[in-house]
Amino acid sequence: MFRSGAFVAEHVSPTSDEQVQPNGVDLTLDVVFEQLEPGRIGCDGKQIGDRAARSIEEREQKSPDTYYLPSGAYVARYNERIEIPEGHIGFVYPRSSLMRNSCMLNTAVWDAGYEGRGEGLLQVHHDVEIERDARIAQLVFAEADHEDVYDGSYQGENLE
Ligand SMILES: O=c1ccn([C@H]2C[C@H](O)[C@@H](COP(=O)(O)OP(=O)(O)OP(=O)(O)O)O2)c(=O)[nH]1
Repeated sequence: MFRSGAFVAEHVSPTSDEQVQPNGVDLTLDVVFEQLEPGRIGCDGKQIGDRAARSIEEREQKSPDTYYLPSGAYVARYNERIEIPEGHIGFVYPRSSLMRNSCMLNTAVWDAGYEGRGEGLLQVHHDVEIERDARIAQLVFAEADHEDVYDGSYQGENLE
């Protein structure tokens, strides 16, 4: 069973009322990265390729901060600290307005016991403007059986 947005919000911080949806919580954009070098997925390890934070361009002296993203693949980091409670699994979907603008956020599995500020694959199939801190994704929780809790290399990532 998928949990309510109100339940998910208890495990996501900070959250405003606007972020809490019936079935999940909207996540907002912190940083967009571009991968510069190949990574490696091996049988007994992995390496994340070097990346650079994409600069926020100033066009027409627009404020607030806005990313102007040409077609391509990016990694987006979310602002919110997320905890996946025991007995649950998390998935992230794109905000539908992002998808309707020919962009997609892809998710891997968010494991029970994970805590951190995670990342998603932002696929831009048509040039798009995205403001920093805008809502781009939605996190949902489903109930799930498990034996252990998450204890991998991304535990506690991007927390100050
Ligand atoms: O789209 C996603 C999916 C998951 N995560 C976080 C939560 C998850 O619990 C953690 C680790 O994911 P995974 O277990 O798939 O990582 P791995 O590549 O197997 O590395 P490790 O074995 O070090 O955990 O990354 C994200 O930030 N974004």
